[in-house]
Amino acid sequence: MSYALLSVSNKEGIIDFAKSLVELGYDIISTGGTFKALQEAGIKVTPVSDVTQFEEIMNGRVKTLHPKIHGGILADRHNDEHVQAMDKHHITPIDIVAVNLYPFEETVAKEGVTEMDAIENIDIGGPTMLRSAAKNFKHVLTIVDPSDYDEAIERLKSGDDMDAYRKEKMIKVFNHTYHYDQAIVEFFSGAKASLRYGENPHQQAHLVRTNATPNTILGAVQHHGKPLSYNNIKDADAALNLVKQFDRAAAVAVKHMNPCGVGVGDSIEEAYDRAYAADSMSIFGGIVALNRPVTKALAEKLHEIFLEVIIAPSFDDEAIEILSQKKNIRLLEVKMDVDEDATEFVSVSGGYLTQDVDQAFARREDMQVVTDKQPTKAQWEAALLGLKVVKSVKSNAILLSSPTHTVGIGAGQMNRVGALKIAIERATELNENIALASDGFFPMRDTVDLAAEHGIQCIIQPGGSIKDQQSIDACNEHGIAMITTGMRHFKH
Ligand SMILES: NC(=O)c1ncn([C@@H]2O[C@H](COP(=O)(O)O)[C@@H](O)[C@H]2O)c1NC=O
Repeated sequence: MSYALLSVSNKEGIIDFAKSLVELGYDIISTGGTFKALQEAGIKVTPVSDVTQFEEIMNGRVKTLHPKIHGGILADRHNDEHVQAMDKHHITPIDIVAVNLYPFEETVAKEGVTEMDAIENIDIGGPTMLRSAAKNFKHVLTIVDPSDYDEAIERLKSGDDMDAYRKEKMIKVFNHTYHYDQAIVEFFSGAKASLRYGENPHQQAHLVRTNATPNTILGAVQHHGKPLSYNNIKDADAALNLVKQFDRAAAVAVKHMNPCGVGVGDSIEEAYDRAYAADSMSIFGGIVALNRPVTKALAEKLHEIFLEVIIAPSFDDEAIEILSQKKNIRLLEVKMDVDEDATEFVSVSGGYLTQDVDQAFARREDMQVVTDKQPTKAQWEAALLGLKVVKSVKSNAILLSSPTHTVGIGAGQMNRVGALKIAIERATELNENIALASDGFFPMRDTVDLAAEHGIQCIIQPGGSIKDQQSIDACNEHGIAMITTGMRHFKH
């Protein structure tokens, strides 16, 4: 006789599945609720308690956790010792296990869920059976997903390559129990939280903390304001990663993941003034990150405009008092040390991509002046500032900067000349001290020609195009100094 054990929380499709199994000659064993559903549908079914000779106890906390069940699932049918143990203890082999688990994730996603609700929805017997059966995939077929019932019946009927099929389902099971356990960890450790919504109000969203150290947005101390929104978290992260790159006092304003104004200075107030002046329109409703403590004087300036989030290594008490006059503004205290080994993840349909965070910066000795004209000291400073910022701008990116602040930013264009056109249009000043920084090389000389038309006299770019010489020739014709870095900084 062949046995199939069915114990499912989600009863969808279980009756048809059981009927088909019976037609294929299986005897069905089931737990309380599943047993009842099958019996009511007129299916011949044996209660687990008949097999274990032990009633279900403690509101179902213990029902299948019994050697008669686990011996039947785990026995290696080719192992004499296992076969003898089955004989000795009157254990019947179980060849199919169809189990799905208490809905832990759905339960904890409900508003007002109590800890007790969550605890009661941690399935113990189910994952234990799934893991036993999956371990013994050489003999046992395990089905954890009701959408696999029809396919399973077809495969059992045809008998086609059952070894491969059982293995495929075993992998699915361990993946499932892994995620099930992860959801439990996330809930009880507070690592997972619901957000009000995602990028737009009709999108549901959660955040999951995996390594929320005090130098991250998710590990920040929030001194004031509403909870961070999905978009706030992403923008704040972009702003923090950029401001951390500076040793000098620096202020970074970010809108929609792109910097809109960046300034450095001898004091944080001076740096902020420059970042603000770089684009006093776009900063409105933005995120500001600072790499020095927020003083009273700085707080007074920040208080003048509407900002969503302010990030800084600390806030003076008086600064908090001033900024807290606005109910919603979020004040985040974050440590400024850089995590050298940081990794980033991007989800794509079918999986996700990971990569090292782009924290590299070309060494000065690897940079080359490739033109007749040498940059002036001020142009060098402007170029190096631009280079630092341009890698935080969505590609294709062109950035115009002075030695102390950004001047015009062209972000996320499908061609490089288009990015320069925007940077020029937005430029607050254009003079001999402004440098143009590009995140990628110039495929043609057109960007250089356009820069020359607007009086730009210094360019920094990775180099490496087969047509580099054309751009260099263009620079020489226009009297522009060009530095190549050998390092590209795309940001998609
Ligand atoms: N405790 C046990 O021995 C046990 N055995 C199976 N379960 C779960 O009980 C559920 C099915 O219960 P029922 O058939 O009574 O509706 C399944 O989700 C199954 O994973 C158990 N419950 C939880 O741990």
